[in-house]
Formats: sequence, structure tokens, C-alpha cells
Amino acid sequence: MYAFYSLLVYIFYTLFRRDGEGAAAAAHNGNPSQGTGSLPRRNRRHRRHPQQDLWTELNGLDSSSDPDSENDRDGKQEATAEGAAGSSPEVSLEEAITHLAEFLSLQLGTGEGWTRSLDPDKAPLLLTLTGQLLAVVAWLQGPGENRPPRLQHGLQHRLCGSQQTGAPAPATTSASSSGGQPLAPEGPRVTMRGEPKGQPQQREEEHRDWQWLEGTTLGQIEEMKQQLEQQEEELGRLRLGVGITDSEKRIQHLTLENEALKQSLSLTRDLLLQWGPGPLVRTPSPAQEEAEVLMELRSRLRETEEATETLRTQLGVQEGQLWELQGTLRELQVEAAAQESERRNKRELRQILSQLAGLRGHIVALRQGCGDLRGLVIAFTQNYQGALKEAQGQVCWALGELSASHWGRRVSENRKKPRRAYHGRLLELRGNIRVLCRLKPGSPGNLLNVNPGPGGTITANYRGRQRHFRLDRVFAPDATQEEVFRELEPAVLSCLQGYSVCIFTYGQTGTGKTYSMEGPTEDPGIAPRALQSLFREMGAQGGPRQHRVTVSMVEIYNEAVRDLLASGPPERLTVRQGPEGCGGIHVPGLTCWDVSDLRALHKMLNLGRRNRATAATHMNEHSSRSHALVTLTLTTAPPPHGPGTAGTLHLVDLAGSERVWKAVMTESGGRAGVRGRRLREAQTINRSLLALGGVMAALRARQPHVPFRDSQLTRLLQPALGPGATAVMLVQISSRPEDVGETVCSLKFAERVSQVELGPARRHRTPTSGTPTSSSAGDTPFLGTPTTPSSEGISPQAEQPSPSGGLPPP
Ligand SMILES: Nc1ncnc2c1ncn2[C@@H]1O[C@H](COP(=O)(O)OP(=O)(O)OP(=O)(O)O)[C@@H](O)[C@H]1O
Repeated sequence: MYAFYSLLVYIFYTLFRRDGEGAAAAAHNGNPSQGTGSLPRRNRRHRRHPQQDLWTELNGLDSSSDPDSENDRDGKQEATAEGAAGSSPEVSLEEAITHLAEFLSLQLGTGEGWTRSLDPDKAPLLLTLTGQLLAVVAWLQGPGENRPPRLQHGLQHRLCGSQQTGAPAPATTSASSSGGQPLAPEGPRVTMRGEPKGQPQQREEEHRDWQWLEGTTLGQIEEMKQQLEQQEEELGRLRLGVGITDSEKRIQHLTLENEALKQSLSLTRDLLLQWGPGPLVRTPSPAQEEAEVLMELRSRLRETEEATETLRTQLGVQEGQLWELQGTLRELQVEAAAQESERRNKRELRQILSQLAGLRGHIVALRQGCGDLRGLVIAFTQNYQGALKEAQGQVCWALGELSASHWGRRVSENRKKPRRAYHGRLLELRGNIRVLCRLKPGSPGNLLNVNPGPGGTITANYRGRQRHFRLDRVFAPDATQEEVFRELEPAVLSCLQGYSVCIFTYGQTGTGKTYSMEGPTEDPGIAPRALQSLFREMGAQGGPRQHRVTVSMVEIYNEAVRDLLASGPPERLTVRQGPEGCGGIHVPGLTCWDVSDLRALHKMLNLGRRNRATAATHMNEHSSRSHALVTLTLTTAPPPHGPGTAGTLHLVDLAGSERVWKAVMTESGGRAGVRGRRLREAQTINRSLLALGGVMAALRARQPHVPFRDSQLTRLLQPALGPGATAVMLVQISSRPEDVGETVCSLKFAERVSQVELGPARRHRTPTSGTPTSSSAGDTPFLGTPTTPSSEGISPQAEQPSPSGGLPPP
């Protein structure tokens, strides 16, 4: 098919070229008949030389494509040579066209010739059109008598086919039917130039025929253009489906076919323009416009193809980049997963290390506890052995005395000696921290289950949980003041042997701390009973002249230390650290009174109570909002052969440990200033009690640093809670259901305090000879106004009140 197209294009091209050259030659020769003849185009087409040249080229082309016809080619070459020399060729253009028509008939599928079974509706449009054009060319080329009959018939047949398809039907004449099928009776009449007709009539018929042929051909050209556009669209659609092998093949096929169609279309249009009758030829402007449109479409098509190709290339590049990015993303995901697992491992490692550190600390604490326990066991063993030896010695001594003559009198004199020693020994054996608990009488709820007695327990139901507390002694709500003091009396009397004892009450506001410590006049509490017991014991030991008693009293109100026994109005004091290396504290300006008897001591204490700041709350009308500390120093004159002792007794009535919101609530109806003052009081009280808890925790954990300096209370209690001291805490609790929360807090604090170990209780001794003196700075709780005793022993200084109990001057 493409060889045919090429051959056809070559023929048309040669005809046009030859025709142009002939016209130029005619114009050059100045032949006027050719320029003014009736059919100048047709006359030009009748010249022989162009046809001979065409045939020569056609033969060469045909022979080149048929290697088997060597002889024919030689013959044709000779004919060509003859034609070039001016003689007649053996094969004329008409014959060549006839051969070409036969070839077309073969391509159209007839297989037997041009005139048989040619179905124009089934033949390709291009072949149909080309065959029609060839028929026209053949008709135009030769005279009527020399026209190939088959070609005439083919032309008539084509014209009949066109008429059947709706083309305009001009007037027809019967044509020669020799050698072919009979013509259709109503077929178009083609006027032949060799027929004897008049010149005008002939020209009119020719013109009519030509009009009909032109219309038919242009209609077919339009049809070809439509087909071309359809194939262009199909080509575009196929280009969208890139990547399919069959589609690409189809694209290539259609592209080539379109190119051939375009060339044929262009040639056909040029042929019509070139070969049409002069006056009736259309002006070239529409054809040029169509050609321009076609060119523009081609250029657009090329641009679209280029753009498609560019897009395809970019698509390939971007697909490559996408693949690279996906690979990078996968690598990053793998890397992130690895980092996450590494982080998790590090976190777990840190947790394990912290747990290990905690276990190490626990082990160290356990080791320390083991060491302390071992020391305690050793101390207990030593004490036990010492007590045993002492008992053995006393037994031996008693036996020896019994055997003596005056045994009865001497025994009665010396019996007091072991009795005094028993208090200290009992203190040592009981331990240096004891926690007692006393319940306030009232309406008991079912939240507390109390098991009173030594080693008693309290079980509290709080927030759905049961808390169990075991204490050294639990006093029932109906316990008397006497019972409570009997439990504390050995500790109190041990001060006369040089021990340092601190008794303090702790608990919620209104639970009976002051009641237990002071008590009403008709039923005195711990302090009056202790003083009474001490003075009775001192009297039994030889009278007050053998002992020296000094007393001081301070309160801590809003972290301010005030002297309650000052001769003037209470002044604010400063608590300082004692001299370097001696430990203890120093309170410059603190008033210390020497008292000689119980009456004077009571007067001093009453003075201090009056000076103490109290405020009203809803829970206790006379509730104290400050901590009160009474300190008694008991110095014993050394016997003729032995050292004296310096004991200390601290009686501490702590402020209530109520919660801050409760303190503010109590003043909800009061003025804002009072409410703010109550809030500040509660905050400072709680802060100092928290500091006391911190000190207890540090002592319990045996930490090297004990935070005594965190509050004024713990600063003042530092000597009472130091090594060798003895402390007894009396926890006051309420059994009311609404107070169970505070009760549990107080019991928790008591439990922590009970775990504190201050070390073995120690006695403080004075020099073996001379008078009793003040203890060293480290042992003395408060170093206030110097009360240097006289060389005689216990006489007070001139500015001090008399031992008989006179009040300080106003
Ligand atoms: N065991 C008790 N027997 C009889 N009455 C008691 C007992 N305990 C406390 N009270 C009474 O309870 C009231 C409050 O007692 P107290 O003032 O001692 O409480 P408090 O704990 O010292 O309060 P605050 O912390 O405010 O000083 C007082 O009226 C007191 O008489």
C-alpha cells in the first residue's frame, strides 16, 4: 500500500513538474496559440515530452522494485533513451495509467480487472479517489479515439458509483463499451473531445461534466478530511494509553497512514487546482486556508506529541525520584524504629539503675540498722551485767550488814541509795524515746478501737482502710492525771541523777494537751506533779541546799521566741548556736530564775502562763496558739567522795496541730484581720510541727545531718533531742468520728517518733569536788541570764528572786 502511495505521489509530482516546465517553455517560445487556445491546460497536457519523461521515471521506479523483469527493464531503458532522443516511446502515458488503474483494481480487491465487481462502498476512500482521479487524468490526456476503453469504462463506472452515493449527476452520453461490462443505461454522460459536435455545445458539456466531477471530488476530499480527523482523534486516544505494545504499533501504523493521507490530500487539492477548467477553477484562497489550517493542525499535533513525550520523560524521572524517596522513607522508618528501641532500652536501663541505687541505699540503711542493733544489744548486755553486778553487790552488802551488829539502822539509812539509782536504770532499760497516748474523754465513735495499757494498740478506720498503731502505753479516756504522771515519774526523777529528759504533749487542738500538762488546780497535770515529786525527792535526799534548781520559760508564737519570765514585758529573743565544738544553743537575754522551794516555782510558772499568748477558737476557748517550753535545771552538789550531777527537765506544751483550713474556718464570721492572724498562726504552728517531724525522721534514719535549724521550736529542743537525752511524747487524741482524720495524722507522727533512737541515755556529772555548777554549754538547754551559783552552793544572785519564792520585781 505504501509503495503504491509513493508511486502515485511520484506520478503526480512528475506531471505537475513537467507541466510547469512546459508552460514555462511555451511562454519562452512565445507561441500565442497556446496562450489563447480554448483549452490551454489541456493542450499543455498533450505534449509528449513530459509524458515520456514521466514514463521513463515510472519505468525506472517500477523496474527497481521488480528484480525479475531484467529484460523488460532493458527494453524500457531503450525506450526511455529513444524518448529522450525525440522519437515515440513504446509505452505511452495512457498505457502507464492503464497499468496503474489495473494495479488499483487489484488493490481494491477485484483481482480480475478494473471493470469487474468493483464495489466503491467497500473500497478504501483514498483508492477510490485516486482511481477516479486517474480516470480523469486518462480522459484528459488522450483524444477520444485513443482513450483506453477500459479506462473510459472505469471512469464511467466510477461516475456511476459516485452518482449512486448521491453525487450530482450531470447529463450523460453513452460511452464505448468494447472490452468491458455494459454501461448502466442511466449512467452519467461524459462528453468526449473526439466526438463530432459543435464547439460551444462541446465546451458546455465539458464544463458541466467538469462541475460534476469537481463536486464529487471535493465531497470525497471532505470525506477524507473527516476520516483523517477521526484517525487523528484515535491516534490521540491511543497516545494516552502509552506503554501498550499493540497500541504503539497501532499509533505508528496510523501515523504513517495519516502522513500518506495528508500527502494525497494535498496532491489531490493541487491537482484539482492545476487541472481544472480555467474560468471555473476556484480561487486558491479557501484551499490555502485549508492548507494553513492543516499545517497548523500538524504543528499542533507535533507540539502535542513533543509535549506528550516531554511529560512522559518527566513522568519517568518523577517515578524514579518517587522510588528513591520511598526507599529513603523505608530507611528512615527502620532507623527511627532502631532509635526508639534504643531509647526504650536506655529508659529501662535507667530504671534498673535507679532501682539498684535504691536497693543499695536500702542495704546501707539495713547495715547501719544492724550495727545500731548490735550496739544496742551490747549496751543492753552491759547494762544488764552492770545491774546484775550491782544487785549482787547490794545483796552481798546487805548480807554483810545483816551479819554486823547495827545492821538495822544502817540499812534504813542506805536504802534510799539504790532507790534513786533505779529511776535512771529504769529509764535506760525502757529506752530513750517513749510514746504514750491519751484519749480525751467524750463520745466515742466506732471508728477507733482502743486497747489500752502498756504496749497498747489503737485501730482506726479511716477512708475505708484500717490503720493499726502500737504505742508504749495507751491511756483510756477515763485515765486519771495521777495514772499518767505515775508513768512519767521515773523519767522526771532521773533528772536528779543527771539525765536530760524532755516531756512534750502533741495532738490536735482541744484534745487535752494543756489539760494533761498543766491540768486544773483541783486535778493538776504532769508539770505540777513533776515539780512536787522533784522537790519531795530533793527533800528526801538531804534538803534543797544540796541541789540547785533554776527555771526558765519561753513561748514560740509565730516563730518568735519570747521570754515569759522576764521582769519586764515579754521580749523577743534570738536563738543562737552554742560555742564552736560544744554543741547546744545559746539564748542571750533569757531569764533564768533560781528557785529554792515548790511555792516559788509555782509562782514563777503562773507568771509565765499569764504571759503566754492565748486566743479563742471554736474548738477550745482558751486554746493556746503558741508552743510553751519550761526548763528546769537540777544541779546536785557533789558528795564528799564523788562527782555531782546536772540534770535537765523540759516540759513542752505544743500548740495544736489543727489543719490550716480549720483555723481559717473558725474565723469565718470574724473580721478579716483576725482571720488573717489565725491563718498565719496556723501556718507557723504547722511549719514548726513539720520541722519537728523532719528532725524525728532524720534521727530515726540516723542521718548525719539533723535539721534542727528549720524552726525555732526544733532549735530550742535540740539539746532535749540530742544524743543521750530522753524524750517522752504524750499524744493526745480525740475519739470523735469527725476528728478521726486528725487522730490518724497524730498517731502516724507518734509512730514515726517511736522509731527514733537517740542512743543510750547519758548522765551529766559535775566535778567531784566543789559546789554544783552549771553544765557545759553543750549540755545546758538554754543559756540565758548567767546564774552563777555562790561558792556555798545554791544561793541566788542579788538580782534574782529569793529562794523563798519571791516574785521578780515588776
Ligand atoms: N482527760 C480530760 N478530762 C477532762 N477534761 C479534759 C480532758 N482532756 C481535755 N479536757 C478538756 O478539754 C478542753 C480542752 O483541753 P485543752 O485546753 O487541754 O486542749 P489543748 O489540746 O491544750 O488545746 P490547744 O491545742 O488549743 O491548747 C478543756 O476544757 C479541758 O478541760
